[in-house]
Amino acid sequence: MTLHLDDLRVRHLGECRHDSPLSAMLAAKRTSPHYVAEGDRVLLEDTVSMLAEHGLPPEDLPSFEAAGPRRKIYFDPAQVTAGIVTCGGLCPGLNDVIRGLVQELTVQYDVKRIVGFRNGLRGLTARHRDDTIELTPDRVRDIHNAGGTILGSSRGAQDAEEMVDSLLLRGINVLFVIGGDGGMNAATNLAAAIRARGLDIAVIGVPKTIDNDLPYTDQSFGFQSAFAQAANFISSVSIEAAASPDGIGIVKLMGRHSGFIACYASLARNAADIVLIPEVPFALEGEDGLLARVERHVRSKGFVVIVVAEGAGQDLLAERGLLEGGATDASGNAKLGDIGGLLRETITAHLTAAGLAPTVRYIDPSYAIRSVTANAYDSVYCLRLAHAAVHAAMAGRTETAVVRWRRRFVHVPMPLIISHRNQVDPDGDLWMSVLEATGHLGQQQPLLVER
Ligand SMILES: Nc1ncnc2c1ncn2[C@@H]1O[C@H](COP(=O)(O)OP(=O)(O)O)[C@@H](O)[C@H]1O
Ligand SMILES: O=P(O)(O)OC[C@H]1O[C@](O)(COP(=O)(O)O)[C@@H](O)[C@@H]1O
Ligand SMILES: [Mg+2]
Repeated sequence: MTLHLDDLRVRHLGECRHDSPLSAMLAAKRTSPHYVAEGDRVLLEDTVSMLAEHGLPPEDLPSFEAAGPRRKIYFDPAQVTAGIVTCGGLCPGLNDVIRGLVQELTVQYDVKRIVGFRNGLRGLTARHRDDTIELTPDRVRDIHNAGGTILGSSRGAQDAEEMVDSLLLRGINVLFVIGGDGGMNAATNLAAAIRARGLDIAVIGVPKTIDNDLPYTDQSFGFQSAFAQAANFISSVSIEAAASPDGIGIVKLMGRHSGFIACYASLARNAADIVLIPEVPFALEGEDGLLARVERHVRSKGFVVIVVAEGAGQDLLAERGLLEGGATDASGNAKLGDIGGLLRETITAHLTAAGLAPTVRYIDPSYAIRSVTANAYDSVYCLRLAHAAVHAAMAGRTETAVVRWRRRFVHVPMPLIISHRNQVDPDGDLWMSVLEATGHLGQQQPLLVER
């Protein structure tokens, strides 16, 4: 999809007429290698060839509005009641973002009232809208020391008009939605319903995904903490497999449609022999198939370590009638078949038939990787995203997500965040690194199946 400058402009509620409490600090600031001034923009693309292809002057190249404080803001902070909601699957750092929002709103902007909606967007329905948490600096002081979200989260559909009614009834004029593709979809619909009613309510998204599969954002917050935890399970399984005759270590990791966790966790330990992700189909049978490859590893090295993303090989499950076609969860997300179970069974059967005596060590850490606290790096990232989100809201941006893009914090129109899914590119350098690390580079890629 080719994007133009106009596709990247974010919506404003109106002219910024109020002096920001940060205006004095901003007065002398200009763009530098470490700061992007409020009037400046950040390029979408970053290679000479991609930029040259546009044949446009720099100011017309596709670019994002820089995030950060503005000298003039839209809302009078004294009149603001903010709302915060966390939706979808858990992710390390949710509490850090909540804490950062509350601290920035109260300390820098002196906002007096912040309402936390409970259990995701369900908290914005008529039934639950009054059961909220008053968020104060005291209430959030220590919440980053725990994983999960103090607000709770949920999946499942809600009516946009009903949610707008809730915002009106609770006097919310700035809503922060921390969520994934589903949450950003819902927030986009909510913002559209607000616009259709001509209301003065800002909706700002902080994109969240453990799978790192939202586009127009560098690695998503919490991802680093999650894959670090996943890497520990790879180490455990490697130790077990290496200590067993004909040892087979298998770790199944989250990643419904994108194999980023599997790739990064594998690279972090560099102990995997085979990495299987949804983006790269593979065959079980045949000389170049997975089973033959596993057998070769076991015969030559004595054991094998396989990291598999949960969304990999779903076609193989479907072929065997092990997939409930079209099944979805309450939010409409695809329900997957158990690729880990299929690998365990077929590898055991194949090696046994080949005269080996496999010992299989299978770990499915599942929720254990996303319920951890954010590491120090992610905590900093979450705090800075929260600061950017508050500045965006106070400056009257709406239907806007705050993200880090090429190491700068920028504003992205929310619909772009849900325009497609970020996936591991089989022709890209991340997958190349995985092939290098697993010793597959330079060989014909044996796990790739022509389709
Ligand atoms: N296409 C959609 N349109 C509107 N709302 C959606 C859509 N997909 C999901 N939602 C809502 O957003 C919330 C979070 O979505 P979900 O997919 O569970 O998690 P995530 O935000 O992590 O992707 C749920 O309450 C869900 O009903
Ligand atoms: O069991 P749940 O809560 O539906 O969550 C499981 C799924 O959510 C995911 O973590 C994706 O969610 P996010 O990208 O929104 O964080 C998948 O990897 C995983 O299969
Ligand atoms: Mg999602």
